[in-house]
Amino acid sequence: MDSMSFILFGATGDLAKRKIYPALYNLFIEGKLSPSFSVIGLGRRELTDEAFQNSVKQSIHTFSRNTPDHQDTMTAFLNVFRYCVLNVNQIGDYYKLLEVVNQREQELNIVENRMFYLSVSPEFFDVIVLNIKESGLGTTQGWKRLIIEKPFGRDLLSAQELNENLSQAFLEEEIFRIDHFLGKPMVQNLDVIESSNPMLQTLWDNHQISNIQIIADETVGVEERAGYYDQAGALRDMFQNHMLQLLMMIAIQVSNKGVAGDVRANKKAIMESLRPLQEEDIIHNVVLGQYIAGELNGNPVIGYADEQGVSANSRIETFMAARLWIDDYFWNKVPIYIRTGKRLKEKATRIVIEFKETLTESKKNKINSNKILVIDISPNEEVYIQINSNNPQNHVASIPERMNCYSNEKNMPEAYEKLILDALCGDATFFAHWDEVELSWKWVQPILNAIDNNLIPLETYEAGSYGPKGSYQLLEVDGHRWALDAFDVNQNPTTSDKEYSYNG
Ligand SMILES: NC(=O)C1=CN([C@@H]2O[C@H](COP(=O)(O)OP(=O)(O)OC[C@H]3O[C@@H](n4cnc5c(N)ncnc54)[C@H](OP(=O)(O)O)[C@@H]3O)[C@@H](O)[C@H]2O)C=CC1
Ligand SMILES: O=C1O[C@H](COP(=O)(O)O)[C@@H](O)[C@H](O)[C@H]1O
Repeated sequence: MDSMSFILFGATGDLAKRKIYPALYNLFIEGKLSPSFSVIGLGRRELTDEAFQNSVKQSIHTFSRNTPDHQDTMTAFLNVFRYCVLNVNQIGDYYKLLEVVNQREQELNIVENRMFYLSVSPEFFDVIVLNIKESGLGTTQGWKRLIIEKPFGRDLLSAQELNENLSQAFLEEEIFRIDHFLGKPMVQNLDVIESSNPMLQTLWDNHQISNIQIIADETVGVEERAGYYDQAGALRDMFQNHMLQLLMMIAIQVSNKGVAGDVRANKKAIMESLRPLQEEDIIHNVVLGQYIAGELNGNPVIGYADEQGVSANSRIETFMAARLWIDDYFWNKVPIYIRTGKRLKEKATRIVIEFKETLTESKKNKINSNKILVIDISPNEEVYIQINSNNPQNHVASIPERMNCYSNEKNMPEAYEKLILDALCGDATFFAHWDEVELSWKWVQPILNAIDNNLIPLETYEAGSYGPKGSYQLLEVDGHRWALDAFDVNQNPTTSDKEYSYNG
């Protein structure tokens, strides 16, 4: 890896403490950082280098998956950190920063390779990039790169404007748009899972696949982020970015395009083939919900509208489900169902591939499909096939069993660790390219318009359930159902249809 200056805007913020410093620390102890690595943290508050280093140390102790064995290791790690006061709106502060960066580059005798990481509110992206250019920070003898956090715009137009502004100072190949779902080990390993398991390859066949389900259920509510979330909702917070990225990743993998090398071009092709939603179709293909009071893990939970910081008559969706079609030769007859929501029954990010029913027996027994391939992305990391076998107690009904194909080790690198390392090495494979981002907003924009025009009902669902009724109906009209809901493989699969459908 090249030596470089890592210039971190928002160094005193939540993301830096919870994700970025622990990631850097783990890369450091694994010897993956350059020996001449320099971090310059930025924020408005006045901090000495020592106070800043102490806060970094604190965050490692609180959030890192590895904690320090030796004081010397920690001291060496902290030694790379310097702090500089900077208000993003003050051009004078950027000139002072340039002096600090130059001084460190000379001390360490390193090339002017500069990584700018914007871990600040998106409202500052434009001004920061402009000032990086104005101040000369972006004029380097080496390379320059920009890492930015989500959200990337709040609709198609604002995303296009933001991209236009970024491109005044950075080339597309210099911009690394973080989507942390792309850094999850299971997502990064999809191609390995496929290529190292011949049995799975035989199943990746569009004649056999009935439907795909992409799920990111969360048990948490809005936590401390009501101010942001009540403006964003599930569509902007999760669907436009993480969920569509998962869709692209699984679609290229299963159709075997993932192995062709150019992941970005293949992802773009998927987005270009995504069937656009016409206004009259939206209501039949999109379900929105907001949670009301309920119970989670035996504890009462308040409704969204009662959360602190949420407006009492908020119409923001905390749940979204949708049916999508990819109009290419491989996927054209396979519906893809996506759902994500807050305060649902369990935390699970997963992709389920359901295969066509061939055994009339299983239909007769009214049991859940016996043929699903589950890719559990988080918090579990596992790939398994669910098959049916005889129930040893009565020899009549079948019970679903798991055949485990792949299960990750514990203490795997976190998403941020993998993504930061990739960006430091200049590998943009697992970052969101502008083409994908723009195409995602293009697909989502008619839904945003329909929401603005009150064309989509906002259903309610109880906290602790699997979401609103409409989410089940979305699949039922196609003869499908959410494959794993209320159907624990360890339980007797005799749940009635009614319970299955709507009971959390
Ligand atoms: N936290 C999370 O889990 C996630 C966050 N993100 C994204 O990461 C980014 C950062 O989020 P987060 O860390 O939570 O935000 P915080 O509010 O915790 O931190 C904001 C940071 O910005 C700095 N800042 C604010 N105003 C200015 C200013 N005028 N000039 C200079 N610095 C300023 C603050 O420093 P100071 O007060 O010292 O000026 C602070 O370091 C956002 O884009 C967010 O959407 C994305 C995914 C998850
Ligand atoms: O980006 C976001 O992701 C988290 C869910 O991420 P996970 O890694 O915990 O599954 C979500 O809670 C948050 O609202 C969203 O902004």
